[in-house]
Formats: sequence, C-alpha cells, structure tokens
Amino acid sequence: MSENVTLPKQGSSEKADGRGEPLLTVEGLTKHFPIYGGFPFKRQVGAVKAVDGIDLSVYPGESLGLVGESGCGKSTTGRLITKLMDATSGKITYAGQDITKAGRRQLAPIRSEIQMIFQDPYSSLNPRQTVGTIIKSPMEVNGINPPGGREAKVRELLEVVGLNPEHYNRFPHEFSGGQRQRIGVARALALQPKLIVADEPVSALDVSIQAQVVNLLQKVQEEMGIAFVFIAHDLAVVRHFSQRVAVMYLGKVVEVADRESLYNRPRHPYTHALLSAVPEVDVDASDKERIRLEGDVPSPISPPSGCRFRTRCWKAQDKCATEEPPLVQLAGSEPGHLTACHFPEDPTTEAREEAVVLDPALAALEEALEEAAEEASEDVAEEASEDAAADAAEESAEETTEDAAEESAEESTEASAEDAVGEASKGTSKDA
Ligand SMILES: Nc1ncnc2c1ncn2[C@@H]1O[C@H](COP(=O)(O)OP(=O)(O)OP(=O)(O)O)[C@@H](O)[C@H]1O
Repeated sequence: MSENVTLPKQGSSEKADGRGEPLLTVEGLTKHFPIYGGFPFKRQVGAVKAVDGIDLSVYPGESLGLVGESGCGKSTTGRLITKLMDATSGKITYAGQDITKAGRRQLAPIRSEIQMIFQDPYSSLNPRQTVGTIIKSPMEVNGINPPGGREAKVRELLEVVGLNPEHYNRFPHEFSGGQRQRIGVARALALQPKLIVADEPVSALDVSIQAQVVNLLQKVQEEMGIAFVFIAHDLAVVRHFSQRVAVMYLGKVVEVADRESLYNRPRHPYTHALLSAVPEVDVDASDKERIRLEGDVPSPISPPSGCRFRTRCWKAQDKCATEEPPLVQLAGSEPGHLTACHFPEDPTTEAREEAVVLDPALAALEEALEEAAEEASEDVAEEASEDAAADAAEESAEETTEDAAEESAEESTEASAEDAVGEASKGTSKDA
C-alpha cells in the first residue's frame, strides 16, 4: 500500500487548504518523564514516553479535538501547549514566535492569551476563595483593569457562562459540578484568551449536564472567536464541537482530519475502532462497524517498535513492526486528512462482514464461552429429549396400565355380571 503515501508533513498540506497561518504549531514535540532507580545511587533507568514526536497546528478561532484512550498523552500535550510544563524536545510556535524555551518575561504576554480548563471542577477551584476572587485573580496577576472595574467584569462573565451575577460572593462548595465548571470557564475567559485548552472539561460531570457545558463552550468559541484544543477520550463528545480532530495513540498522532472526513472516511484502524465505540442512536445498527477495542494501551515506557498500534491491529503485517508509518495524506484522502498507517482502511465506515476483536485473549475467551454455551445447549437438548422420552414412556406405561386395568375391570365387571346373571338364572330356575 506504499503507493498510497503521497504528501509529507501536516503543516504544509494544511496551509494549502486555505486556512492561513496557524495560531499555534507544534513540531516533533516530545515529553519523556525520566524513571530513576538503583541503589545506593539513583540513576535514570528509563523514561515514560508520554508524548513522542507530534506535529499539530491550531488555527485562529477553530476547535481542534484531541482524542485517544487514557494514557496516550493528551493531557501532557495540553500542558506542553499551555507551557505548564517544558518539552523534552521539539518546537512550539505561537503567533509566529518560537516559545519552546521562552522564559518568564517572554511568556508573560502569551500566558494571558493561552488558558486552560481542567477536567475536575471540584479540585481546580480554591475552596477558600469566593467565586469573585477566583475569576478576578487572573486579572490581578496580569495587571488588567477592564473598563468599569474588575468586579463589574466578573459579574459580566458570570452572566456569560449562565450563572447568577449575584452569586459573586459565594464559595465553590455552594455550586453543583456543572456550575463549578462554568466558573472554570469564566476564569479562563477573564483574560480574553485567543486559545483555550480544555482538558476533558465534561468527563467528570453527569451525562445530563455534559451537553449544557459543551454547548456553553461552543457558544464561547463561536461568539468570541476563541480557538480551542478540546481534549476527550472518545469521539462522541468532540463530534459536535470540533471542526478538526486529531487522534492520538501512545504518544503519537495517528490521524488528523476535518470532522466530516474523519467521521465519514477514517483511514486509520484505530480511528475505526474508536468510531465503532461511539453510540449512534440514529444509525441503523447493521450499518455500524463491529470493532470492540479491548485490552490496554501498551506501556509508554517501552512502546512497540514500528507502528505502535500494531499489537492491537487486525491488519498488522511484518512491515508494521520494522517501519514507523509517517503521518501523511494517503491516496483517496482529502487535503488536510493525514494518516500514519502502512495498511490503511478504505475511506468508508461501511459494516464489516465479520466482527473484529482487537484483543486476541478476548477472542479466545469469547470462543471458549461460545463453545461452552453450545455444549451446554446440546446437553440441555439431550436432557430434554431424554426427559421427553422418559415422559412418553411413563405416559404410555400409565396408559397401558390404565387400559389394562380398565379392560380387566370391565372384564371382571362383565364376568361378575355374567356370574350374577348366571347365579340369578340359576336361582330363578331353582325357584321355578
Ligand atoms: N508527571 C508525570 N510523571 C511520570 N509519568 C507521567 C506524568 N504525567 C503523565 N505521565 C504518564 O504519561 C502518560 C500519558 O499521560 P497523560 O495524562 O498525558 O495521558 P492522557 O491521554 O491524558 O490520559 P488520561 O485521559 O488518563 O489523563 C501516562 O502513561 C502517564 O502515566
């Protein structure tokens, strides 16, 4: 399938797409967390390769979804982008400036433009501060004095995120989970950012509240023109929110495309697997792929060679173990749709003839269970037929006994009647 590979590097193909200059670009970004061991002197014995060479771009005002299973490096990527953490290597460019190694002073003006919304609305707000103080403090730290004063701005922000401005003096514990996440959104908006990294902003919330918070973020993104990196572990949440989606697996971006192309014509087997897990109420079940993504993501300390997904992939061949597939535009994919796979799927989501189960252990277990179920049903059938035969035999035996008894009773009645008649006639004759 090597004839599929046609275009290099993500950035160049995206620019050709007419989107203009990206707001943020990361190239070859890596984050390795060192592991220390040994006695008595500790030394580095390995590293968790949380993010291992990713290329991504975020354009002004767009929402980019970053999706993948737990542990694939999404949160680390978010923290690297927001400069909450330094990268091991690679390059981060924001608004044309290389900020990879930027110090405090160079970062100061940028810090207010890039904000983060965290996953857990319960632990991300200081419980001892009032809502007013929480939302106001980024303005204080950055010396921002909005017209009308900070308090007026906070009240305005509370209204924007759907909270009562009168609750300015309340504490976080007086709010529900959804409301706390709204406070987190208001805090992120306080500095009029250009980019917000939202790290699983709804996954800690009740399902009924999730849609409300996603709608709020969507409103903020559209009305204020803020670019979003929306981190989620499945494709369902980002589906209605993100114009473009990047799929991550074990520290790598394996596929990136605009929403329509990714959901309707995914090429990477992992994307197919993630999509088959998206609940689709309006789609006929027969039209859906039946791939169950089972088993864990391998350890990021020693990821598989070549393609990292190969250990769970149903299409893997020898080449996948030796050559790492580059993230490129494949033949049949649209411009900007990039995939890292040697043996990509056809650009369609039509149903497979057979179910694909990604975990061989699970497949073996399912087979064993099926066999056991078959055996059990055979036994049941056998028992049932034995029972039926026994019942039939009993019934016929009963019938025969009954018939025989009836017959003998009839016979004996007849005989006794005859006898009686005989006796009577004898008596009559005697009397006579
Ligand atoms: N500070 C750290 N030190 C060591 N390892 C870390 C650190 N932070 C994250 N990791 C590891 O890096 C890998 C990627 O973690 P990360 O949190 O980025 O993944 P994720 O895709 O966001 O997962 P989740 O959805 O569970 O948060 C994981 O194996 C994690 O254990």
